[in-house]
Amino acid sequence: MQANGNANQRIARISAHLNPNYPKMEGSSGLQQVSCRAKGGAPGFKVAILGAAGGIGQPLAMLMKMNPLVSVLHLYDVVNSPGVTADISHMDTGAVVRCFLGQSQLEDALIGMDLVIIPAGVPRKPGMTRDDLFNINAGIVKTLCEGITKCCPNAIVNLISNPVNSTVPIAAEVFKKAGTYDPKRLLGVTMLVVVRANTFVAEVMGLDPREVEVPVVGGHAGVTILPLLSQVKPPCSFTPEETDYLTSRIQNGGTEVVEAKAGAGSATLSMAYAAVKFADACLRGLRGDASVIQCAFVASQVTELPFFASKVRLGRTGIDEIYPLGPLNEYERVGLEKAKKELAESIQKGVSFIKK
Ligand SMILES: NC(=O)c1ccc[n+]([C@@H]2O[C@H](COP(=O)([O-])OP(=O)(O)OC[C@H]3O[C@@H](n4cnc5c(N)ncnc54)[C@H](O)[C@@H]3O)[C@@H](O)[C@H]2O)c1
Ligand SMILES: O=C(O)C[C@H](O)C(=O)O
Repeated sequence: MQANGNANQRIARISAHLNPNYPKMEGSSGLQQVSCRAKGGAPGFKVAILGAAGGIGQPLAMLMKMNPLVSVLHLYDVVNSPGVTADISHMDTGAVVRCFLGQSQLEDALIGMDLVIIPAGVPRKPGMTRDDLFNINAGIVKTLCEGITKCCPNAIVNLISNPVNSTVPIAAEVFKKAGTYDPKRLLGVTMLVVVRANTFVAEVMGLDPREVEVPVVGGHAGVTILPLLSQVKPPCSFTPEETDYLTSRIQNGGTEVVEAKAGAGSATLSMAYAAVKFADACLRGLRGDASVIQCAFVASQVTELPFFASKVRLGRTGIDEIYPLGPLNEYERVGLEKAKKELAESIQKGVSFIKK
């Protein structure tokens, strides 16, 4: 009797995590009524995805469930998170997956998290700029970051929601207001443009994209995206035409996908890949791995702007070091001035949204 009682309690506990309506939705959760002796508590990090049922959120959740550094994966959304959680929870990988649905469960989703990844918010349609998303996404990011200040103020935050050039300053202001701001822990995810840059440069040069590293600095919209082709590894030399073509394609890669999707959203699959590559780097840094370096949009003194994307080294407490831009050629110096002008306005817009 005692053994059965404990088993039933275990089943109820796990079912409740998978499906917030358990036991009301009996049979529709990710767990059948069978003996369940999972021990849980495997070593690893606790990760929450906010916006987990979206175009990015779903493949991102799947890929994070496959990451051996993750022991607990919280999937939060305002819609559809039970289905996504039930589905992903069947994967025979180590991470325990739990579902959180709606604003009332935001705080439970965040308690104790080491890393919070935020792809919540609306995507672009053809003809829109990322800044056109500001009015809706600014409020979403503000609410989610208020939850972080209360429930996991020491978590690393990976912010994906656009416009990143403004949502990162919004997050910083929310954290400052609450007295929990640590610039080392707030990172705007610009990894997708690096992934694209590596791919496009490899195509042009006839290289394996896995062996190409293109630093992309500045921000995450149009001319603020500044690939440093003079610093590509392995060293490459580009004709002026190749430089123009590559710079333009990297800056407009997002729009290329938005137009191809013709109203059905923006990059989701390549973004999930890039987000996991970046989150994995953050987790390896937290674990204490040496020399984990990626580009990200962070609070910075690399230029006169308060935020800027550049190479950062990730460590046990977030960003350990921000690298200077290094030598730029004339083409890049001109690009940098254009990038800074637009970035300054986007950053100020984010700051004012909270300070107003
Ligand atoms: N940083 C980048 O490189 C990059 C790349 C691609 C997309 N994006 C941005 O990511 C965002 C999401 O894109 P998507 O294609 O996944 O959109 P989507 O519409 O498919 O998914 C967004 C998800 O967010 C959820 N959501 C909305 N409000 C929420 C809230 N208050 N709390 C929690 N979840 C909420 C929605 O329910 C939905 O499931 C967009 O802003 C897009 O522009 C950024
Ligand atoms: O282009 C977009 O709107 C989404 C994202 O920022 C991207 O670069 O694909």
